[in-house]
Amino acid sequence: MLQQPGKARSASLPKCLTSPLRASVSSSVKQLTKHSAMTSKGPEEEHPSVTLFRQYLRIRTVQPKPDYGAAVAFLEERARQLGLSCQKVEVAPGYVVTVLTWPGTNPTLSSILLNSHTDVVPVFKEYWSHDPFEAFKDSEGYIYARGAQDMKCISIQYLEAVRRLKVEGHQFPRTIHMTFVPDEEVGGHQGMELFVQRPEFQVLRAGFALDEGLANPTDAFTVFYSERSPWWVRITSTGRPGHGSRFIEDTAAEKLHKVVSSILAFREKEWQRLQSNPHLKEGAVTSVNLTKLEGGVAYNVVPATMSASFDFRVAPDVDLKAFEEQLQSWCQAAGEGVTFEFGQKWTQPQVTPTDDSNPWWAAFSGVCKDLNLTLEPEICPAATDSRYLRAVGVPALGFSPMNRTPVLLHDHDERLHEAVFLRGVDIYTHLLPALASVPALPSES
Ligand SMILES: CSCC[C@H](NC=O)C(=O)O
Ligand SMILES: [Zn+2]
Ligand SMILES: [Zn+2]
Repeated sequence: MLQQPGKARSASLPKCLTSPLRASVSSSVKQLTKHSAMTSKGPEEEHPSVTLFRQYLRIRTVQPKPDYGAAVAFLEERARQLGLSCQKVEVAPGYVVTVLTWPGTNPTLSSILLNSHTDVVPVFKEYWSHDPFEAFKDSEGYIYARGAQDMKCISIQYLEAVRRLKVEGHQFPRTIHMTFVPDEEVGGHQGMELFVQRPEFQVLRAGFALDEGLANPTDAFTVFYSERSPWWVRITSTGRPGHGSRFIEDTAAEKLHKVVSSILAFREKEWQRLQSNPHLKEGAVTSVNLTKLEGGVAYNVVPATMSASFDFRVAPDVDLKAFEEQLQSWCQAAGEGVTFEFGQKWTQPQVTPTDDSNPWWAAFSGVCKDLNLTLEPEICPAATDSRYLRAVGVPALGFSPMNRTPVLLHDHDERLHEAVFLRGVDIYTHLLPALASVPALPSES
């Protein structure tokens, strides 16, 4: 289970601050301490980046009816304030990708793409300690809001890191594009999936991308170099109907039960494989959950059709053709009239190399090393827009700079401490110069 609100607070923030960042963040932490001791906590005492973050959190871009218009307007205003160009690409009616661009000094080089999605998942309001769209900040500095971790924090961190670097007068060889995309939380089919196929995307000439990762409750930072493929599978079983009082043979339920058993046995096998090997992380094995059961009309009517839906997350090293054959044979073994269909089927898993043969990784991990940040490279258990970027040949890393933070995305009381948020701005302020200064690759010279 995820950490409870009270427990998370025990991760006292100042301790998490390390190395060169300590100096720059310590002022905000000192401010924090000061704030806690004071009765007045007016917005004038808050770090302006935190204020901006809270403003963005208040925009209700919540599925299934996100207010994308308000988010785009907010981003346009940021572009204006930062002196950046702002392009709006409507990839589907009402679905706008907003691109803010900071041009580099060498236009022959490929660009850095900083991606974030603008939508957030729904809430169960009654389980929250504070209104999830108020961006309430408690006396300790925790900001409660849907999107606090996933991933409005990162959108603002990108913007604020760029602002700082611009104010300091920096310029880098590579262009930095910030893309703000809709629809990720429901699969990105009206967002990044379409955007990567557009001419406006080709023109960006993305050489490398950063996208979302996950918080890490320890001192370390998680970084994703690949992800599992979502396969949503609905198994439909058909059989003989009749009166509920009879011993009917070859029923839909009986055959569906067999397939469900086969799949849950496979689940158990993967779970054991994960449990028994400490070197394996969750993303390295295939997971599956039974998420829906449908069918039946009355207690005493044996139905002719029943179905079961599964959310498979297939590890990137799995032979997908063989896996589909396995699904087929589970259905066949259950008897006649058992079929399956896909609600989602990703078939192009890609891996971004995490060794120094990859200059992007070398730059990224080099900065983290300099900052004394411990990285835990993993395969993302869930699906993000990185899969669309990697599939069109853009190496991507999934990184949310939140350590000592419980994983609360999609959960009640999603929150982030303001000092962790501010430290994230610092981290990007170090990462961007390095990434945007990666020398010309062999393919670029
Ligand atoms: C597979 S499309 C849905 C994408 C979604 N992404 C974030 O939670 C996920 O369920 O992983
Ligand atoms: Zn997300
Ligand atoms: Zn999400």
